[in-house]
Amino acid sequence: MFSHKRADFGEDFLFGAATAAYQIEGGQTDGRGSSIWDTFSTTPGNVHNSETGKFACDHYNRWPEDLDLLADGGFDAYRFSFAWPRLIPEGVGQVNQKGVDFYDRLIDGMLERGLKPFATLYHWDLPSALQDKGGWLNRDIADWFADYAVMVHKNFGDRLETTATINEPWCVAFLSHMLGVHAPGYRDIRAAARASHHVLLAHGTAINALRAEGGKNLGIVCNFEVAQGATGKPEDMGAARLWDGIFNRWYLDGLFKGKYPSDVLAHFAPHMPDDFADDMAVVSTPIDWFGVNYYTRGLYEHAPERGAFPLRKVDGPLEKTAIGWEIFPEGLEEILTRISADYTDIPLYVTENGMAEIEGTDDPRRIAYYNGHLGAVLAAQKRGADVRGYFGWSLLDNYEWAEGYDKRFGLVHVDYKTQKRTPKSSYRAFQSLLTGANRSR
Ligand SMILES: CO[C@H](O)c1c[n+]2c([nH]1)[C@H](O)[C@@H](O)[C@H](O)[C@H]2CO
Repeated sequence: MFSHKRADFGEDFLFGAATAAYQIEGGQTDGRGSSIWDTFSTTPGNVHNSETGKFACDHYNRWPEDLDLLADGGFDAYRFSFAWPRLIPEGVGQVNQKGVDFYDRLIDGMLERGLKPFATLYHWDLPSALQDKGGWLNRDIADWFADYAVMVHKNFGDRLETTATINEPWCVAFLSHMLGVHAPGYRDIRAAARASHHVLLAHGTAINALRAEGGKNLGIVCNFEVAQGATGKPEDMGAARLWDGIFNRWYLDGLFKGKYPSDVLAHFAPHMPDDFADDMAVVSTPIDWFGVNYYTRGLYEHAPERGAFPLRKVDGPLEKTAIGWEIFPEGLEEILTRISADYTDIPLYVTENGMAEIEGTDDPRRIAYYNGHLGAVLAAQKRGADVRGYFGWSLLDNYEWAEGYDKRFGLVHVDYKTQKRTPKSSYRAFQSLLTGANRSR
C-alpha cells in the first residue's frame, strides 16, 4: 500500500482518476462524426497492430459501472474529456443531440455519486471535417474551437467543477506535426510551428469566449518532462536546454509570460504565422488553474546531423516502465516547484501521472510508482507549490494511442474480449488511502 495518509495532502486536496474520450468510449454510433484518430489509426503503420478506438472500453455503454469504480475507490473527482465529433459531428454547425444526451447522463451520473466533473474540451480527437479544412494549421481553428467550447458551456457548464481547454498542446502540435507520432501524422517544421501557435491561440480565444458566457474555473493541461544532459558536456547540456524549450518553456512562457522562448523561436521563426506576436495577449489570457501532466525525465545529447532540432534522446539507466519511460519521481517535485516559483501562483493540479505495465492485476511496481510521485507532490507542497489535487492516469486500461492496447496504464484491468473490469492492487492501494478500507461493491 502507500506510505502516505490522505490528511498529509491537506483537507481540501482532491484525488481523482483520468481518462479521455477516444481512449475509452468506443461508441462510434448515434451520430458521432469521424475524428482524425479514426483515420490515422486505420492507416497502416501508424498504430501498433493497426489497432483503433472503435470499441476501446465500451465506456459509451458501460459508463455507470466505470463511475461506480471511481466512487467505490473513494475518488473525489473524475477527469474526462468530451469528444468534439460526438457533440458536433462536423466540428462546426449542427449539434448531435444523442451526443449531448450521453454527456448529460454521464455528468449527472458523476454528481449522483459525489464525483466532481473535471472536464477537458479537447483530448486529441479533432473532427475529420475540420482536418479537411487544415485542422491546427488553419488559424480559423481558434474560432471553431471557441464556438465548440461555448456550446459545451451552455449545455454542461453549470455542472462542471473545472474546464480545461486543451490536453497537452505539445502533443497536439509538436508530437503530431513535427514528429508524426500522433494524428494527423505530419513531419514538417512549418506545420509544427503553425500548430504550436494556433493551439495556444485557440486556447486563449476559447477562454475569452467562455468568460463572456460566465465561465469559471477555466484552465489548460500541459505535459512536462525534466530534460537533462546525457553528459555534462556543454553541447549536451545545450541539447537538454533546447528540449526543455520545445517541450516545456514554449507553453509556460507563452501562457504565463505572453512571449515564446527565443531559443525555440530561433528554429520556428521562418515558419510562424504572420503577425503571431499580435496574438500573444490572447494566448496568455489569465486562467484560474493549471494542469500538470508528468510521467518521466529525458536525457539528451547534441546531434548536429538531426537538422532542425540538433538533439537526440538517449537511453537512461533508471528503472523503466513497460512503455520505456524512466521512473523519476523527483522530476514531478521539480516541475511543480519550478512552475509555482517562476510562472504562476494559481492552483495547480497534477492532472495525469501513472505508468504502463503489459498485463496483470497484481501491480506492485505501479503502487511503488504512485507512492513515489505522491511523495513528490507532498515535497512540492512543502516548498510552496499550491497543488490542489492529483489524478492517476488512468482509471481503466485503455487505447494507448500509437501503442494500441498493449501498454496498460489502468488502475483497473480491462479484458477487451469480454470488457470485464478487474481492480488491480494499485486500485486497492488508492481505495485504502482514500477510504481506509479495501472493499468492492
Ligand atoms: C508524452 O507523455 C505525455 O505526458 C502523456 C502521457 N499520456 C498522455 N500524455 C495523454 O494525455 C494520455 O492520453 C496518454 O494515455 C498518457 C499515457 O501515455
